[in-house]
Amino acid sequence: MQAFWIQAGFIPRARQLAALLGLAVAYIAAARFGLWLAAFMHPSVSAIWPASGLALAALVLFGRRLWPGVLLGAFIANWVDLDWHTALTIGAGNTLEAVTALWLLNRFDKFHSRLERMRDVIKLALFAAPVASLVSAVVGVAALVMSGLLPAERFAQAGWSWWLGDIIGCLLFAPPLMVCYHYWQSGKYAAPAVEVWVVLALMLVLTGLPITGLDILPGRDGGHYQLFVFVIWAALRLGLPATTLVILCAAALATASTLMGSGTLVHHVAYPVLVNLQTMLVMIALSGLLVAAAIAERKHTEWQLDQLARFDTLTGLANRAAFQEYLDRATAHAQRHGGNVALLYLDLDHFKNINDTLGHQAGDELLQIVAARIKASVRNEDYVARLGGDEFTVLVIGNQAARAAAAVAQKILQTLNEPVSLLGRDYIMSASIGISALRGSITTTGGTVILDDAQELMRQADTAMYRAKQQHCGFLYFNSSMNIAGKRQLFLESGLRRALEHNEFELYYQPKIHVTKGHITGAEALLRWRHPRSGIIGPDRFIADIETTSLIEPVGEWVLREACQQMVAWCHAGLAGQRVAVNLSARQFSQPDLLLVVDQILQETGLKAGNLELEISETTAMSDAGQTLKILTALKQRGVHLCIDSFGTGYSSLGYLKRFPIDAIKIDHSFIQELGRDNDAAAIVTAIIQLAHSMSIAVIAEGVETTAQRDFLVQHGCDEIQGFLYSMPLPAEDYAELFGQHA
Ligand SMILES: Nc1nc2c(ncn2[C@@H]2O[C@@H]3COP(=O)(O)O[C@H]4[C@@H](O)[C@H](n5cnc6c(=O)[nH]c(N)nc65)O[C@@H]4COP(=O)(O)O[C@H]3[C@H]2O)c(=O)[nH]1
Repeated sequence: MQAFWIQAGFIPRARQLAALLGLAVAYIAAARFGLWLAAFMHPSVSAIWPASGLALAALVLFGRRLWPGVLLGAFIANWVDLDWHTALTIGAGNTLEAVTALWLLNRFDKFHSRLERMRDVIKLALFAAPVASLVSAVVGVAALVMSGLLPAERFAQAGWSWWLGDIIGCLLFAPPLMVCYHYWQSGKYAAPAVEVWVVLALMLVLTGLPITGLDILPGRDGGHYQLFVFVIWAALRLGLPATTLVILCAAALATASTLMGSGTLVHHVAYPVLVNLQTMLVMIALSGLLVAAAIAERKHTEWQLDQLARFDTLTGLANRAAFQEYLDRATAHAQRHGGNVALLYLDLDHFKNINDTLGHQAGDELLQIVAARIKASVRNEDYVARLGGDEFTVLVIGNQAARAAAAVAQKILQTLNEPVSLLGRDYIMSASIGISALRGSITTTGGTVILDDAQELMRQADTAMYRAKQQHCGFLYFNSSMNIAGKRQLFLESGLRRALEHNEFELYYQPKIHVTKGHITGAEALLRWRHPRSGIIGPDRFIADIETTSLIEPVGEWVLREACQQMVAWCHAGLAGQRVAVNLSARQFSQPDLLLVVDQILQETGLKAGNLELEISETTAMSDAGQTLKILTALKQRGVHLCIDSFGTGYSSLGYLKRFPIDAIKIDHSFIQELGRDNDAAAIVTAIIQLAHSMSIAVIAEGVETTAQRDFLVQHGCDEIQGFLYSMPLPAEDYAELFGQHA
């Protein structure tokens, strides 16, 4: 039934009608109160007009569409004393006043009715209220003069009084209505503090002194300057809602004592005293609101700075500094009072690829999604932070923290595995989490390490995360054996970084021989590290480590550039007619700017694309065959020779193999070395050669060490051979010499 009323639009309409009528009733009450309190010169001119503030607040808070309520209320309130057409004209002026004030408030930028900014108070007090009140004053006094109810010569005085009365209404009554409405809406409503009551009581006592005969303060002339002290006190200390109420009370006291001092209503007060009082009321409101807004603005700026200093702007989570502080406190507490603290250190897998491929905006969006998912999968009392980049931490505190951490890690990993939609496509994310736990000193038993500080907890979680990433196992708890491996890794990484900076890398070249013609077709460039103390180190000992760091990109680029430069140098030296083959690691191959790097190096070195061969392993090629097809096609378009390395060790899709624009496949040395020992190996090698040839792909055999192996390969039609039988990988000069001999 209710659905019908809603569908038919009756309920919203009924609500709006009720709001209009409510506003009209409130307007009548406020208007009659104003006329009773401060009618001046004529029963329809009031020196204090609360109704203008009420109408303005209603329109600001609930929208312009409530203007008929103002018109209705203003008309009825005036109709009591006036004929209907004068009442309607005055009502129209009152309505125009409210609508104009609203329009002016939002004229240059949006008006914030919380009045927490100086510019909103200035807009209200010095712009919208005075201009809009002028409209009402001119229309209203003109209506009275034209209906013969007010002598024309009193137009100016009545108009002035009306104008100030309406401004007072806007400044005294609209602010408490608007500010208290927001305060109430925020749900943070609290009973007034004792200090508010103290201010109000002191104000009452001091303003009341003249009544008790102790006329030590000026007041009868409308100048109750002592009230400013209380208003400014409230503005400085009590917040906006209380300040607006203190302003209202101060105004009430000033008005009451002025009127009561005169012993009668306002039309018995002398005009200068009345104007004095009106000016005083405006000044009380203005000063209180401005100071309170200035304080609110400063607090807001401080809050923003605090937010910036403590929170990560992208995700809204605590930042590194805030986390560090919290961790320090949590570990100190656990050490002193016992209890467990578990730290989860999370790093997204391959985040850089997303960032590089889809752009930083998509990367930021992903980080926001990840932050929200982590937050949703932990309890409220767990502390989540973003340390920077794609690194997040979660701190779990409590007696079961160490054990609970595994469940938390599992939950986070599960939620991260849900597809993420970025730029219209779904992606699956994964992460690695390292966990370190601190058992407080009181509960510590049996070999539990008591950590010196939070720093150590962080370091351990980081190490565990690193290991989890290497082992692709989701999450791992820290254990002391990781320290050794971690140190080794750290040592290796810094060594590799230094190697790159100090030119400690070298390339060796191993020739590939054409099986039937016997000449060298080219060389495979193989990386060596000339360590200052350990001598030459082969890639098997460091290439996998490089792959797990960002070093693979600069090192890979160095190899490519060096090999191309060398080949150009050989060509210039007359050692032409050959290709140089460079290995691309999986990470290099998935680099979005690979094509750019290849183009750049070919251009820089001047090597023809046809003299360059790129080798990617079968496993890399098949890990994302669709993507591989695109990259290989682009490389082929440039004329680069392409070879699938270590063939037979992965799982090739024949469909894709046929579509890949490759020139050669290289049979893995493990099969070659089994030739003559294992019939299966022979069968596999024969099958690979036949398969490749059926697709017009050349076959290279690597790791050929014996003549028997060579003979088998020759017999089965293998195209090229590489191995110790012909030559070990050689330094560039030795290779050049060898090439010269075979030319
Ligand atoms: N037992 C035996 N081994 C032979 C024989 N002939 C050649 N080899 C070795 O077999 C490896 C051939 O390179 P790979 O399969 O691409 O395997 C390479 C390649 O995957 C990687 N690698 C080397 N240089 C680079 C590089 O610059 N970038 C990348 N991403 N990987 C590289 O390291 C792997 C190992 O390289 P190396 O130690 O230089 O080892 C080389 C070479 O010395 C032989 O007759 N018997």
